[in-house]
Amino acid sequence: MKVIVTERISENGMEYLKKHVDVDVKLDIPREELLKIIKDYDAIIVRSTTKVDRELIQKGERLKVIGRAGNGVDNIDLEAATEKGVIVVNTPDGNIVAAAELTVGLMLSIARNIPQAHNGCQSGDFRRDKFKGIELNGKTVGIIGLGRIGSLVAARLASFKMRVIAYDPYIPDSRFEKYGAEKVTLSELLEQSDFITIHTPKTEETKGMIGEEEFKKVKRGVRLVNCARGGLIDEKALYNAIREGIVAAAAIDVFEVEPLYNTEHQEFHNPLLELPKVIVTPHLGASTVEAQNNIGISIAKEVIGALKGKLYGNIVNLPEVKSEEFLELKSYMKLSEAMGALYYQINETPVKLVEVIYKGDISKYNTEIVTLHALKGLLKPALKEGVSVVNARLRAREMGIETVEGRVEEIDHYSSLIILKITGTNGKTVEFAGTTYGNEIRIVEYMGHKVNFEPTEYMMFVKNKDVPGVIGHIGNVLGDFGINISAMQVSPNKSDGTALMVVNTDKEIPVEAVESLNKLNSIIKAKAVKGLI
Ligand SMILES: NC(=O)C1=CN([C@@H]2O[C@H](COP(=O)(O)OP(=O)(O)OC[C@H]3O[C@@H](n4cnc5c(N)ncnc54)[C@H](O)[C@@H]3O)[C@@H](O)[C@H]2O)C=CC1
Ligand SMILES: O=C(O)CCC(=O)C(=O)O
Repeated sequence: MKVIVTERISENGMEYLKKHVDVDVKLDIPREELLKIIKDYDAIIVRSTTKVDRELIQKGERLKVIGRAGNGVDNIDLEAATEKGVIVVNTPDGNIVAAAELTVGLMLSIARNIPQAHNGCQSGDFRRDKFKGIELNGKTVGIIGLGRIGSLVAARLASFKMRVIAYDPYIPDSRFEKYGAEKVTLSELLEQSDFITIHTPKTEETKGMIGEEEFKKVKRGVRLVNCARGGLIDEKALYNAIREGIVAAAAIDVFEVEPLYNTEHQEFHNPLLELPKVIVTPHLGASTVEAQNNIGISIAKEVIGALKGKLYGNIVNLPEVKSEEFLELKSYMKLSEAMGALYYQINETPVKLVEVIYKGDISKYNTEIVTLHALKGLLKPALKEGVSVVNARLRAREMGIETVEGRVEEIDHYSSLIILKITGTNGKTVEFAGTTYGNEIRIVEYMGHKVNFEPTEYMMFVKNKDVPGVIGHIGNVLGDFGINISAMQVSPNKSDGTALMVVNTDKEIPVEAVESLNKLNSIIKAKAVKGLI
């Protein structure tokens, strides 16, 4: 496995990577060059500068994992990654304290003109009259986005005896209460705040969310901090608001256009730099020894884990599954994938509906990941390597397949059961059900037959007349092809005189063997199946 690292991560992270995979570090790699070589890598690790866009992802023929050493994933095209089945991992918690502390530092800096005063002293001017500031004590701070960082900022600013108000339409009231923040609308926040700090991700909705219109609503003399993402505060509108005296000061760590981190000689230009009331830092929010150590090792572990098929942790484009939950669900994932993989090997009708019903104990879990495995199994015969759990739902939707999950707590006989109902475009529904015993998986219902078999790599399903001698015929034919039967089960259907025979073998069953069996009078239909697990 080969991993390319395009932005600096900590030594401990690098050491971990090198222990597990081949690593190439290309810190100053020009984009054109990266586009050429990305095909050779299984994973790429970036910070916030490398643009992992659709073009790069598509050229990554072997690409399985994109690691974002940090928090925001706005430099990664998640849609393109998901479509291609590439897992995106990040380290959302590693730098939140660092970003929250920088926010508070910047807020104090613009309250007390610290950078400007420092510059004055350094140029020999010790006068303090022009640097008279204001106190945080008793002022109102408006926090936009009360997530991981916003809430840390709220807690810290409360200790400065500030009144904390917050706008975040996506969180429950309990979160406002927990962090001692008054819940307000965006307009109320703009109208009441002496300081505003923004901590949202950059999305279509949040881009420019403080712009010309919002500056019409703010208190004259408001001070702003943006330590989240460039462009959340529209830079042109901010420039004008400062020139017009609406905004007294601003501290900006992140910009609409940022130069590459790694290049030695970089030029940073931005009209905001002309304004003495604006102080800036070079996207420094995550740059502490502690944060970088946390992030370096975490991203290395996340990427290696994802490359090895670990589907929990900080995966951005998969449902959140906790590690304990993952272990509980692991055999169910295997089971649902095996049941899904059966369909197209024994049916030709295209699918229009997949229903996954969880009964018993399993119905209490977040089973989305199990459903994704059922879809992956179903689509694999059609899409081969083009489907993974990451893009299975999307691929199914594109193929016109609707997916429905159901849950029922009551259950007989088993502690948990997964029922997979697949309805074809002809309206006919095929049903499988399965359960687990510890790590072992068992299919207990196969298209109306009560069975109890372990899905294995090579199998055959035979519908036959329930007459003597059939087992012997099957054994003889497979024996002629040098194939050993490792397990066999018969499920008779008394009402129509047929039986289902489930055969597990040690090798792939060749087409010719299946054809020979299908010529026998006693056999209605034999189908070989492979790759269920
Ligand atoms: N300057 C730097 O070096 C760093 C910057 N960041 C950035 O900080 C930002 C916040 O990070 P986290 O707190 O970890 O994110 P988070 O995901 O924990 O919290 C974001 C919050 O914003 C809220 N939100 C989303 N859309 C909103 C809207 N339209 N209006 C109001 N609230 C909205 C969400 O509900 C959520 O509570 C991100 O943009 C991240 O990329 C993070 C680390 C370092
Ligand atoms: O890698 C960095 O230093 C940027 C950190 C950042 O912006 C983030 O984690 O969202």
